Amino acid sequence: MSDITATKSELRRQLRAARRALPPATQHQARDRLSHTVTQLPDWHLLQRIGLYLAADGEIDPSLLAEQLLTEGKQVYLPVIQDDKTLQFGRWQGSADELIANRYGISEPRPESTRAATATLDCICLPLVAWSETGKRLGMGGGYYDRTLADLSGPLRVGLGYEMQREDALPGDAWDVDLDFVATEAALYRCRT
Ligand SMILES: Nc1nc2c(c(=O)[nH]1)N(C=O)[C@@H](CNc1ccc(C(=O)N[C@@H](CCC(=O)O)C(=O)O)cc1)CN2
Ligand SMILES: Nc1ncnc2c1ncn2[C@@H]1O[C@H](COP(=O)(O)OP(=O)(O)OP(=O)(O)O)[C@@H](O)[C@H]1O
Repeated sequence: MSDITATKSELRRQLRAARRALPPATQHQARDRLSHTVTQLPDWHLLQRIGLYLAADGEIDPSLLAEQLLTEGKQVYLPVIQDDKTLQFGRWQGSADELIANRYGISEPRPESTRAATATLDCICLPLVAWSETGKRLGMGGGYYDRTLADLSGPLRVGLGYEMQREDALPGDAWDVDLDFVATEAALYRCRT
């Protein structure tokens, strides 16, 4: 195992435990505030096709945001894991019937759901374990988002996370994709590289 891989694993272990330990009231308040900070993205009202995720493992919860987008008539897509460890994005219209649990126990759109070519999404909101103001992201370790977004310049990449997940510096590998913005419960950050 490389030093970077070992450092990433240790950081993942600590921060995953820390976010799972947040009191439910804190998590709910963050969920409510997140829908304000994300909508401060430039030209937010012009974004029509948006990739979100369903919160797992203590992740900051974009469900209120999803509700808002669906009410406004926008298209919401969720990640569907593939055998080659990439993601497809499946349309979600807000009902549990459209979903089925994947091998990690995370609900995702059923196989028959409409898929969007990833490059045609206007914005992808990425779950994360840790983030930095320079736009570095540490994920759950599957490399799904990194593989899917490598060589793809279209969709705006917006990490969603708690303030407590911010790190001054993150161990980086060459394949890690950088974030354009990070939205937390407190603010929207434009990442400079
Ligand atoms: N909410 C959410 N959905 C998502 C992601 C995510 O990070 N968050 N993903 C982002 O990529 C993909 C799923 N990636 C995941 C990668 C690792 C684990 C995980 O818990 N791994 C276990 C090992 C379990 C096993 O291998 O069976 C672990 O680390 O303990 C979960 C999801 C697609 N959907
Ligand atoms: N573009 C890529 N091509 C091939 N392999 C990749 C690519 N990106 C990542 N990987 C592989 O995926 C594995 C996990 O990468 P990493 O630890 O950076 O995941 P992560 O960003 O935390 O996960 P995720 O994106 O799923 O949230 C690494 O072993 C790496 O070799």
